[in-house]
Amino acid sequence: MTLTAVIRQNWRGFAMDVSFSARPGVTALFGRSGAGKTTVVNAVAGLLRPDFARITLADLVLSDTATQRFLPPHRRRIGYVFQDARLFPHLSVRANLDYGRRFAPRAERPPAARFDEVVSLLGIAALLDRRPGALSGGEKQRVALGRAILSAPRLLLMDEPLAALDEARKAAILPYLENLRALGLPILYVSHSLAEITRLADHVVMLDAGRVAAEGPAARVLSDPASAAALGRETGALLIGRFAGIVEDGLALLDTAAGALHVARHDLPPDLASGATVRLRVLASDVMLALDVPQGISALNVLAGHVDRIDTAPDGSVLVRLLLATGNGTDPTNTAPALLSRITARSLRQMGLRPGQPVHAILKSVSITDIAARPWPGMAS
Ligand SMILES: Nc1ncnc2c1ncn2[C@@H]1O[C@H](COP(=O)(O)OP(=O)(O)OP(=O)(O)O)[C@@H](O)[C@H]1O
Repeated sequence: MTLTAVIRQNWRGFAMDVSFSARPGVTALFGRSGAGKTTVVNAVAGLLRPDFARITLADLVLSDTATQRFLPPHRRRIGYVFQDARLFPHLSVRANLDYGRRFAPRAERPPAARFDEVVSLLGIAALLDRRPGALSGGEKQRVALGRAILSAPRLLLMDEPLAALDEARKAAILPYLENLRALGLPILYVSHSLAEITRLADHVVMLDAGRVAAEGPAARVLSDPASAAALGRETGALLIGRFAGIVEDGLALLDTAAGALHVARHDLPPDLASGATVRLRVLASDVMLALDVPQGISALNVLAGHVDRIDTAPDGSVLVRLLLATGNGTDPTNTAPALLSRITARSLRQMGLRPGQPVHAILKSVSITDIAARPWPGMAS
């Protein structure tokens, strides 16, 4: 099941023209405030009839301005989870969940056993008889997730589902969101938190001023110089690898397709199993370049590669994209591992960098702190 969307909308001072698709798994819709995320969500949900739209979910036409077809929101088979849980305050948790189930078409209504399964998946069995007013923010969001799943949706639409939660509650609910991947549905996940995207996204659609700045597998999009317009100082790359264990002096060893990396142990979950998939965001401003293998430096990670392309970032600095020589490690995405390095125009001149040139990337262990671990091995992207 795949969502495809072509949406054009003109408002005074804002023109949207986007085209993207979302396959089963988590597709993150990412962009700065005002980039157009809510406009896309509303068009997919059927809350907005854009100037032009062709939106389909597998064989189901949701909106098609060319043929004047427009499925009303309640017939779109979309499960929603918003920033605020929007539960019915006068109904118990059980009745809220049942409401989702009754919403499903009769032929596809989940059996009672499915109810128990979802309740256990989300850890909400103890809450069933309570009213939403007696739940914490994180508990409400889990119930809202359950209600969405039990409506037998063909698509899950999550609009900043964690934005209203504090860090501790976010951390508690993220594993449940990861588990949703097992449903095999497309999940459109709207967020402007790069940490959430790093952790959850299989695919990323990066929006910038109403346009798709970049789209594709998370590792590729988050390492694309075109993302600099949306990411600014957070521009960097996503590397994927596996946790290989703790070495004698206490550093954690990660096995990535670009070679072994050492990072500080405290930046990883304490109970991480060997072989767990790990994703690292490496900021472009944390990557130094050298033409030769550097000697006598404190940085522990030196990765060999070559210059792929050189761009000027919106702030005038230079972004060098490197493709790294692949080592023994495996990257489940099969995306060539890449890094971005932000340097000055003077360094570019002095080093005489040009595409194809072999270089070494230098990463300090202590600067790699944006690490997300999935506790199971081998998950795609
Ligand atoms: N009904 C409307 N009429 C006119 N302009 C609108 C309307 N809805 C949204 N816009 C404009 O469209 C642009 C995109 O808005 P949208 O809410 O889609 O952005 P967003 O990426 O979701 O932002 P945020 O992260 O702040 O929620 C903004 O410039 C907004 O002012």
